[in-house]
Amino acid sequence: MFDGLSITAVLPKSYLSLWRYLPITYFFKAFVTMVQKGPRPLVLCGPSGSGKSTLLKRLLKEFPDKFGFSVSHTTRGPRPGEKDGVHYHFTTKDDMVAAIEKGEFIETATFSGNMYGTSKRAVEDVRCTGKICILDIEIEGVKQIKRTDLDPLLVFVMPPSIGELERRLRGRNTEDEDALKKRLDTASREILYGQEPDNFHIVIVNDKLSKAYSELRDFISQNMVEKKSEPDATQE
Ligand SMILES: Nc1ncnc2c1ncn2[C@@H]1O[C@H](COP(=O)(O)OP(=O)(O)OP(=O)(O)O)[C@@H](O)[C@H]1O
Repeated sequence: MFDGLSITAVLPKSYLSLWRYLPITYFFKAFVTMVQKGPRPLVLCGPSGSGKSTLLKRLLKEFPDKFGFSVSHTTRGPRPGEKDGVHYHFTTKDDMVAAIEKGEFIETATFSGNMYGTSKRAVEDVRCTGKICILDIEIEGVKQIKRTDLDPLLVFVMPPSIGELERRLRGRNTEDEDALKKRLDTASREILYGQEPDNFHIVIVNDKLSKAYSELRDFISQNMVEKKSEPDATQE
């Protein structure tokens, strides 16, 4: 945004010796980075049907001013009721590949034959509002986001069992038999990754929804809420 060129371009010629303005451009860059950075993002990951969206909806409903949802891109078609730019940015494979090549994405993953991804812009949009950006992403995306400097809090949502996961996915009635089988196959591998030590900051088993939600809320309040400075006892 504020680079050396754009700033020197608006300065009088006599001031154009670059060395004088290096500290100014450095200060502006540091300031802009600080303003842009915002709070630490929150990543929700887990097998399809484990309850990420359900937990997320509750969180956004209870704290509408505190959290924002990063809107992902996908090449899959919209489900009934899904709106472009709200639930997902629906796009084509060609457009998405081109944007990835331009470095516009933080993470991408292919799942059940469709591409998904989080653009840098989507996270910045939420960060700019000062809200905690929530990311709902797949395991491959988690591996990629760990390599950025975003320093996210990583939450893995686990179903109580594969049998219960299947029951919930069938109950949701959004997948055909083929897609459902693919999701269940993938789920076993995801659960193994989710349970490995150090892959996530917390693993929440979504058995009873209210219990899982409380765990999530407690975890966030312990890790996200800024600590108030303690009074200095030595000055009394
Ligand atoms: N604790 C729970 N007990 C019973 N049903 C639940 C529970 N949590 C979620 N569900 C139900 O399970 C289904 C799957 O949940 P949800 O859509 O939130 O999963 P998801 O992880 O977001 O899936 P996807 O990744 O495919 O979007 C939904 O119909 C939801 O209402």
